[in-house]
Amino acid sequence: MELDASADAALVRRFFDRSGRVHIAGILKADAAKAVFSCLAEQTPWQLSIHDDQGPRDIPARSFEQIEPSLRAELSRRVDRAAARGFAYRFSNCRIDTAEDARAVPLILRRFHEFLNSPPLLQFARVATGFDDITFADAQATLYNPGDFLTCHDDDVKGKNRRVAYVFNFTPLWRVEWGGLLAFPDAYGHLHEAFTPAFNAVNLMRVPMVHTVTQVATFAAAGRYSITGWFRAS
Ligand SMILES: O=C(O)CCC(=O)C(=O)O
Ligand SMILES: [Fe+2]
Repeated sequence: MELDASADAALVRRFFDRSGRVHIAGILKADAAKAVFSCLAEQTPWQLSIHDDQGPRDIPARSFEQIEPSLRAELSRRVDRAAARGFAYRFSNCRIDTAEDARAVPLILRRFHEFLNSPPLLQFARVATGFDDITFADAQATLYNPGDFLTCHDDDVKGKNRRVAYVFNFTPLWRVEWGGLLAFPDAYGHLHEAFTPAFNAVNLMRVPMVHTVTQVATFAAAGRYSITGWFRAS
């Protein structure tokens, strides 16, 4: 696993400093990006992760569509009710560093987590963002299918020392009208900026910063694949 030779941390910093966020295209060597994508699309054991008015919950199903219909209807009502009022989400994930059984995590995803925690990559993150105290990265793989979303939040959790959120994008085929946009509302509630899912790109954003993943359209014809987490201080 390696950064593309064109990745220039000092250049990224000039953009990051303006708004606290940046989208970097072509971040990994092409072969590495392809290998991660095929692992996400073909070998990753997904579970469903939801947050409703009762809090977060993992459900042993690959996606919302695969849950038994009466339970699905009940969960759908709960998640929608929570989302109408405040924080909620629904997407599939595969935890990497906090997996209950590390052996169930595909080797390529474990390698990716090691790569994120390697000295050159952590140095890239520090220089690109100016957060000199970044010492490690956590990680999970995520898959947003039609209907999935994550409402507005700012990533700030007391005691976790999250400095910068990252989202490595592994979505080869997408259209902006399929939703799944990583969107940043301004103080007036208008969208100030949004990043469309892409292939072999990374989004970085300062913590705290309000953002949302807009709901994936029912007609989206592909999955939105990412590896995401935070660069953190110890
Ligand atoms: O998937 C994304 O683009 C962002 C995910 C996110 O905001 C989060 O997991 O906290
Ligand atoms: Fe977030």
